[in-house]
Amino acid sequence: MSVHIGGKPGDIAERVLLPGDPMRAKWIAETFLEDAVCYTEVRGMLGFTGTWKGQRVSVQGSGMGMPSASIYTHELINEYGVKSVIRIGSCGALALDLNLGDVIAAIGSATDSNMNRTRFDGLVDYAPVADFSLLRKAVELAEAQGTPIRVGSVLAADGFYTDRPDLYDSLADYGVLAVEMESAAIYTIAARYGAKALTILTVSDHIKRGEAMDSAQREKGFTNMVKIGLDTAIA
Ligand SMILES: O=P(O)(O)O[C@H]1O[C@H](CO)[C@@H](O)[C@H]1O
Ligand SMILES: O=c1cc[nH]c(=O)[nH]1
Repeated sequence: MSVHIGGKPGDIAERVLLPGDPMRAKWIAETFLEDAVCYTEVRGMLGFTGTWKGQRVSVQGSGMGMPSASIYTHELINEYGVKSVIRIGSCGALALDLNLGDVIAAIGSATDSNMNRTRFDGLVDYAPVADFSLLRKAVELAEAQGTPIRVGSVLAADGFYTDRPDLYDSLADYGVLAVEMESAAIYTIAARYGAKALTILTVSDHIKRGEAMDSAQREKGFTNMVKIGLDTAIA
């Protein structure tokens, strides 16, 4: 057991899908994995291990925001020997040519978080990036599945609600596709401890257009993302 995960050593696969929502972890385990076993219920942040296409995969809720995602990423890598983490999350689109249900792979993650400013004494703006081998596999597998995937940068924001929509406009001007809340921390911690990380997102909301998914679109869009994530994890 680690401080925040109830599994024993060996209970967790070397490849882990990391949705923010623990109920999404449960849905993935029940819908996609064979022989899924729940290894942790600590704090209700559910984690499961099963098989996908005959290979062992885990799916672990990481919570909302970078402090929470940092804890799970750190413990998975350092206490359970996890080698690759693939975040599968929802996001709010900024780019006008993105639509609800579209799938994004985050090649890089800008952030308004202070976590890396603290790490580097405010002297360096560290650039959190995806592992290229995972990113390349995800793009290839998405194309093989017939799911268009948009590769670009995202904003990992500390807040879900913002008083500064003007900053989102500026970021969109610089090519930032969408906003979510964890990728920068996951990329940074994976890099620090020698693991691979990727973030795949489904557009659940359009921030500029004020649109939000209905439940049917949410399910279909998330299914495509989860299959890309699982196939990438075992590739
Ligand atoms: O759907 P998940 O993975 O939780 O991701 C997004 O949704 C949450 C906000 O609603 C934040 O965690 C954000 O990053
Ligand atoms: O607008 C959104 C939608 C999902 N997740 C976010 O962080 N923001």
